[in-house]
Amino acid sequence: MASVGELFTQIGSVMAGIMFMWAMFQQYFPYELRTSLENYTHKIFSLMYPYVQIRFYEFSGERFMRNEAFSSIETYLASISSMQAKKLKANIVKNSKSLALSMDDYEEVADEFNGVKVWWVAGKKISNAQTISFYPTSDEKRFYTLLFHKKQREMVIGPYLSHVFKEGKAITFRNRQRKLYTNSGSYWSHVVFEHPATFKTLGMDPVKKQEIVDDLVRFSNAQDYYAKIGRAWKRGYLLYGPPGTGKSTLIAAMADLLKYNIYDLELTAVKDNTELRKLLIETSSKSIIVIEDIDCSLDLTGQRKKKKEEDGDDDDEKESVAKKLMKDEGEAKTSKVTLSGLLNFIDGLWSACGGERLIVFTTNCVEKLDPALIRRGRMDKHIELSYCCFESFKVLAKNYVDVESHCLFDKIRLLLEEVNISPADVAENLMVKSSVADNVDIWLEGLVRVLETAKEEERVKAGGEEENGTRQLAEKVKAKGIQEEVSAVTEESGSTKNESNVENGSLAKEDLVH
Ligand SMILES: Nc1ncnc2c1ncn2[C@@H]1O[C@H](COP(=O)(O)OP(=O)(O)OP(=O)(O)O)[C@@H](O)[C@H]1O
Ligand SMILES: [Mg+2]
Repeated sequence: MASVGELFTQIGSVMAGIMFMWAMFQQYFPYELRTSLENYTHKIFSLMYPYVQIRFYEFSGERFMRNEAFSSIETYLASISSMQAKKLKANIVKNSKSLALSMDDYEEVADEFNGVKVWWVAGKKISNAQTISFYPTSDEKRFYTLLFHKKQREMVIGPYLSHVFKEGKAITFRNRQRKLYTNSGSYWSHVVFEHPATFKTLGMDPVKKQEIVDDLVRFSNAQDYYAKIGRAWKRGYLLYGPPGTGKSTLIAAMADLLKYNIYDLELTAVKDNTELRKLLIETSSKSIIVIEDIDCSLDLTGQRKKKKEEDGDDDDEKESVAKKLMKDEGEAKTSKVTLSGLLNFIDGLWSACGGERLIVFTTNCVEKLDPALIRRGRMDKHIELSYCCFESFKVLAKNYVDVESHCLFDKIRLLLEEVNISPADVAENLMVKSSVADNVDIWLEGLVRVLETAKEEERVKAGGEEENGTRQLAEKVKAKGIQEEVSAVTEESGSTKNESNVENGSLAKEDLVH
């Protein structure tokens, strides 16, 4: 039995035949008769075949470029055809992470939009023309035919087709392989980005997590809103918190949620503001531009750097390889990117180069950052990632050891309220144990021991500090007492004392105070 699409196509061909015959023979009829016959035939034709067809060919133009409309339709129809069509084709498309299904030739599917029914038919023409071309061509000309009632012409050509193209592009975008770009100097290079972190695996207070997800989704759907208020479609996030609390993991989860590419911008490898501008202009839309450890990347935090040098801080991992190399090669190559340069680019015209962008800064010490850098409007959302709370632990326990409740959970909750431990440390403990034995009790008991040890260490440290504080206080009190005595003696001796005595007295006083 012929399908709806075939039937329409066949009727269409018959009608086309009749029209052809009419065109041949009309010359033999007198003019008046011809005109009225023409009117009648058109009426009959429209009554018998009230459908309109639009054909979309795969290749178009001289160089046989692939028609973008065809690709979008193919992608759009994939989900419908996988449910309706009896014969499907499967492809692995370049830069796509999933198998692409499409309906096979001469298959047809029906679609409905705003209560209007349309039909799509996949067809192909075999070309007999013998052409010699530099570009590889195929003898087959594939196409999709869209059939709809002529009453729906406006609706189909307008809203329906734009819906098809938009959806097709959105599906292609969702299925694309995401990329992680890194800069060496002023050039971006990329690798396929396949970070497994998602919001589901991120240990965080669920309310806070939901708030971030909602914020991101709202942003990604807010094109019209940003256009209406006349602002560039961008949003800044500042992630701050101690090491190992999930800042980088959150960025990966954001990229996973929105299906964005990531541009990991290493500022210390950027020579100057001109290079920075070039790099930022080259970023594409639907991307996250990340500057990790912003306090270490720019000379915004002289204090911290000084402190690090004094303390011989072992936080060296924080320093990028590029920075170390630059250090080794001497001061000549030091980055000349300035705070004002960076701010200009965040606010400047580049950020309005079409499409949405997120800018994410991370830092371990938010208090050291220049307020100008993180004011609202630049960094719209400030997110603190802190030490592991019980809610975060539950997510980690579910991910790492697949446990949702356990008799040790209460104990762990109480310990987590008292101990500052990063989710990275908790995860590490759960992971190490999991390779030793396949026993949840052992993993959790191990974690309890770690937490108890940390608690004891914190108690000892706090005790030591308290003791130190008390000793210092006692010394101060003692010093003050002696100082008062000295003052009393000085007053008593009055003006009768000679100069040298007064000098000695004041020296002794200063010594005691210090
Ligand atoms: N909140 C979290 N949820 C799930 N896993 C986490 C979380 N925080 C840390 N981790 C785990 O710890 C590892 C280190 O975390 P991450 O690199 O995200 O920390 P960070 O805050 O970026 O640290 P740093 O300040 O040192 O860059 C991750 O690979 C992840 O497995
Ligand atoms: Mg990090």
